[in-house]
Amino acid sequence: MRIVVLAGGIGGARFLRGLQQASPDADITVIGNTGDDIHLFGLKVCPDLDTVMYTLGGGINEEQGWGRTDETFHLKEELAAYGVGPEWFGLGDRDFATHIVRTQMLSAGFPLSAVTEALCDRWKPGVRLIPMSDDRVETHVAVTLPDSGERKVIHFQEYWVRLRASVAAEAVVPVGAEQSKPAPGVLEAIAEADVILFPPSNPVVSVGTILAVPGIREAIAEAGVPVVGLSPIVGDAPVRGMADKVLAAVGVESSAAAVAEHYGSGLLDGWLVDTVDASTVERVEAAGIRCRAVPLMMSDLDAAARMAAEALTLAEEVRGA
Ligand SMILES: O=c1nc2n(C[C@H](O)[C@H](O)[C@H](O)CO)c3cc(O)ccc3cc-2c(=O)[nH]1
Repeated sequence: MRIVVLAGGIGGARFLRGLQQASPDADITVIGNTGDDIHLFGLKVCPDLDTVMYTLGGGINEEQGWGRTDETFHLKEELAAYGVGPEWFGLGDRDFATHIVRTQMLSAGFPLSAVTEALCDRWKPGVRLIPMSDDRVETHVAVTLPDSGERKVIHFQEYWVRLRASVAAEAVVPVGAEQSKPAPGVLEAIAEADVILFPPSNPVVSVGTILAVPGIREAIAEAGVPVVGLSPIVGDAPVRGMADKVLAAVGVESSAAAVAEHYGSGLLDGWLVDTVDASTVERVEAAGIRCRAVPLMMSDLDAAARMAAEALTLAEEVRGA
């Protein structure tokens, strides 16, 4: 079975690990969000691609969910001693090596998709990981700073990591998305898929950014195969992260049903909500999306595998309908 997954960072990566356990023989292509990418210290950092690559390749810091295991921060400390920041973004020594190799290859003229493939040669994630686009797309967030009252547009990582989403996101803009093209292999993977899955990743800044690349949303809608998603919202709060902050920016309430409606029946065929949200199944089905309530807390690998298995079961139900 050929499965295409649109993935953000931690939630997407942990779901993928469950999917590999639930369906060990599946041929999985991951279309990774690159809207979180940031240029720091002259290097290109791709947090979501790296989170998927390290998680599936056994190199992730399990507690944090991002960055490398056994990490040290000597380089960051030395840079700080020169007054070179930002200090708020935790790049470790081992992680730096990935960004150096990536930046070197990009400077030599390789596209990000080829660079990602080369990095995956080391990590062997067991999936084909493709960035959504080889073109530069960077998510920015419009905020009003509480101290100065100044309205500013800042990089997503500054909003997420430095400000911890503590101020309202007034707008979320995937800068460059309109002019971007899907990376080689993205549209082909979608066209050849048997099932397309949206993991419990952020619907605005992860899956939403991938869908903002012209051609990807249309290809999924026209693929003619079941498209099934899992709610990242359980009981009106994000399972992890601060998805509610960015949902508000696009006028979507923080609930499992509202996120399904946001994707819409033109895109989604099936939607899984947590058992605590069982009362919303009817509302989702009224929107033309087949819905089931199952446990959606990815507390460990087995729980993630059960979620993935439920998503595949719902996909088969949709196919047979
Ligand atoms: O909360 C944090 N998240 C960090 N993240 C995670 C990242 O900011 C976000 O969780 C994702 O971009 C959202 O998917 C990193 C990811 C990387 O690949 C590399 C470095 C970082 C650094 C931080 C950090 O300092 N603090």
